[in-house]
Amino acid sequence: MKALGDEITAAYPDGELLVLGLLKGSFIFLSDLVRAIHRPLQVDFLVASSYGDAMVSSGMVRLLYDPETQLEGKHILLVEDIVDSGRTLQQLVELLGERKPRSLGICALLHKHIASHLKHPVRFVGFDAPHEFLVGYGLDHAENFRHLPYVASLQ
Ligand SMILES: O=P(O)(O)OC[C@H]1O[C@H](OP(=O)(O)OP(=O)(O)O)[C@H](O)[C@@H]1O
Ligand SMILES: Nc1nc2[nH]cnc2c(=O)[nH]1
Repeated sequence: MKALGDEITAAYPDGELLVLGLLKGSFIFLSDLVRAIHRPLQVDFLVASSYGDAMVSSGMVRLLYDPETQLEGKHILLVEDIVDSGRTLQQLVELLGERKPRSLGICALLHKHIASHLKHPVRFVGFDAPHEFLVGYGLDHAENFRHLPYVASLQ
C-alpha cells in the first residue's frame, strides 16, 4: 500500500484531489489507500452495481448513489476494488468526464487484464489478478466474504 500511496502522491503535486471510492467493494481498500497518500485530499463515494449475486456481469451498470461533491476543476481519482470486464469503469468514466474534472485517473486494487480494449486505462494498479472469481478485503459474492482480511479465490 505504501508504494501505491507514494506513486499517487507523486502524481498529484498540485491542485485539489478528490478520491472517489466505488462502493461497495472498495471500502476497505479505500480506507487503507487514503492513509497512504501524503497530500491534502477529499473523499466521496459512488455506488454502482452490475453483478448483483452473479459471477458474471449483467452488462448494465446501475448507479445507486451519485456524489454531491463538485467535480469540476478537481483531479478525480476513481478507486475500484477490481477490474474484470472493465464495463463498470468505462461507463462511470464517461459519466464523470461530463462533469469537467481537471483530470480523471483510475486506481484499482486488483486488475485481471482481461479488458485489453479499455478506452480509459487503469493508471494505478495494486496487484495483477488471476482470471478467477475473487472475494474478501471488500469483495463479495452475493454479499458474503467482504469482511475477510485477505483476498481469496472461489475457484
Ligand atoms: O470490470 P467489471 O466486469 O465491470 O467488474 C468490476 C466490478 O464488479 C464488482 O462490482 P459489483 O457490480 O459486483 O458491485 P459490488 O461492488 O457491490 O460488489 C466490483 O466491485 C467492480 O466494481
Ligand atoms: N467479488 C468479485 N467481484 C467481481 N466483479 C468482477 N470480477 C469480480 C471478482 O473476481 N470478484
